[in-house]
Amino acid sequence: MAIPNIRIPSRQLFIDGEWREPVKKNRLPAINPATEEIFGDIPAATAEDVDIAVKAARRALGRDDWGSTTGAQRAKYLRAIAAKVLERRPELATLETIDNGKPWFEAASDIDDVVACFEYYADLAEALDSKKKTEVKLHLDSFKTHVFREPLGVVGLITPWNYPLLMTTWKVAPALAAGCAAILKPSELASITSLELGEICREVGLPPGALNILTGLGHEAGSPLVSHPDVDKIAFTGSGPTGVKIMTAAAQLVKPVTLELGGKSPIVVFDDIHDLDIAVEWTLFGCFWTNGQICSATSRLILQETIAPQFLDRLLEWTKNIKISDPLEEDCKLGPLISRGQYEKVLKFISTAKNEGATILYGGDRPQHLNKGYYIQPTVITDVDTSMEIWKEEVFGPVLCVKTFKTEEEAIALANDTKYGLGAAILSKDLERCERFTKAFQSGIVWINCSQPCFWQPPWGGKKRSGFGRELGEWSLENYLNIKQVTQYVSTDEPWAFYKSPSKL
Ligand SMILES: NC(=O)C1=CN([C@@H]2O[C@H](COP(=O)(O)OP(=O)(O)OC[C@H]3O[C@@H](n4cnc5c(N)ncnc54)[C@H](O)[C@@H]3O)[C@@H](O)[C@H]2O)C=CC1
Ligand SMILES: C[N+](C)(C)CCCC(=O)O
Ligand code: NA
Repeated sequence: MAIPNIRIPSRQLFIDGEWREPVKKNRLPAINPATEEIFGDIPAATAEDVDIAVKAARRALGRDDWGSTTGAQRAKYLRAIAAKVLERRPELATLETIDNGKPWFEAASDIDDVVACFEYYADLAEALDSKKKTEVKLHLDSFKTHVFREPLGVVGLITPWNYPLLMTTWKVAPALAAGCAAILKPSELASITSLELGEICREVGLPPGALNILTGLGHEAGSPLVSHPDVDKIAFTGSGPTGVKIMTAAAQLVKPVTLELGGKSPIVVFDDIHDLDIAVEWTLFGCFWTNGQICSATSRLILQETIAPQFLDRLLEWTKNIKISDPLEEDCKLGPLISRGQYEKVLKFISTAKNEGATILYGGDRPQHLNKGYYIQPTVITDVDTSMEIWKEEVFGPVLCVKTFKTEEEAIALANDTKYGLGAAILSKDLERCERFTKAFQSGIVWINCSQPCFWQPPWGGKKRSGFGRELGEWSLENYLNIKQVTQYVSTDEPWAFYKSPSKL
């Protein structure tokens, strides 16, 4: 497919169904990480705008055109959004690539997932109508109890830059399906496509205030959203330190949060893999996809000693073959990192690993043929010790560290030797062994004979310091629903007879 030339839209904040200039009128540059050039700008919201958006969201919940909708009515909006996103697929993919730096074909496949996700939550919104009120059987006849599943209220959705429109959709689609009114705060490093979602919502006639989009800085726009007393819940995906700040602030108001934070996921490779090349490719994809900027990246390769030399030889051959280029080039497989800050951070991780005694087996630098843009070669690090930073900390870049093992016990111990617990992968022909690992892995996601594929129907989320709560599937809908117990006394002719009745006159 030809990559289209497109116009860069200039937007305001999306509040109450309209484009609205930020109260303080500030804007932030949008930077293309492949060229380091400013290609546009985004509005920068502050606490004043958050307050206006929260009020608009609250009004939407109080109005019939949003607050009294059935799931089936909301499904129509979600399907209309999906159709518009699909219509604009090539353009949205291009905007995503220019803003984020991921290869165009990855961006286009993200957009396909966005479409599927909106359609999937349209189905779940419809299904919700029959589950809205369910009876709970009691042991007494004098009472009847029902459980209502109703929208939780006004929700704040704070998202990262690695899958800009997709991470937005993971939160917006279920929130709207559930009937909440939402305020989205995308990452300041890649907000362009999330703002286009505002235009799409306007075009499909989503009732004003049902979705509000506030771009801006974390501390200026995200933080006031978290601590706003009229926001009922925060769903967050991003870094651990920001997750801690959000949970701390939300705790002051006893506000529920779901947190999808970082990871340092393992991929355990045994010598009985089905095929060397297939295993090598999954290992690379597990760590280098999306330029290595995935929270679930399997960035610790735990390799059985018996095949280590031949596996690593082949892995290097495959790695050398990865095309690093401008992400708009058609067969690009690795683009730049998101920002100068991230580029410097990843290079620092590599130099610290070197200083701590690890070996940079491949990569570790800017590719010679690209002198502009935040590019870093796919990097493979060996001679890694479990005390090293590179083994322990999330890099969020194309950096794979390798450790070998002899026994299964050793492999399990190494796999779980992390404060994180998002994903874990095992490659082996022996399915009983895969089952033992599935049980032993301290993670929310397990991949057997693959790494990273993600579908919208199963749950997604982690344990340990990777956070808690689950997104995607029907689990995500639960995040945005209030479970209300309603108990009715039906023996209305009979006194309750707890107190002594005063004598009748
Ligand atoms: N696990 C993941 O999915 C991600 C992990 N990261 C990691 O985090 C590091 C830092 O990247 P950032 O973009 O700064 O991530 P971040 O976690 O700070 O940003 C994520 C979102 O939170 C917002 N935010 C920041 N501070 C906030 C606050 N105090 N209150 C409310 N919202 C706030 C940001 O504006 C953005 O929308 C990266 O180097 C990477 O290692 C980054 C993005 C995604
Ligand atoms: C599943 N995937 C790779 C599309 C996104 C994972 C979420 C994240 O990295 O923040
Ligand atoms: Na950008």
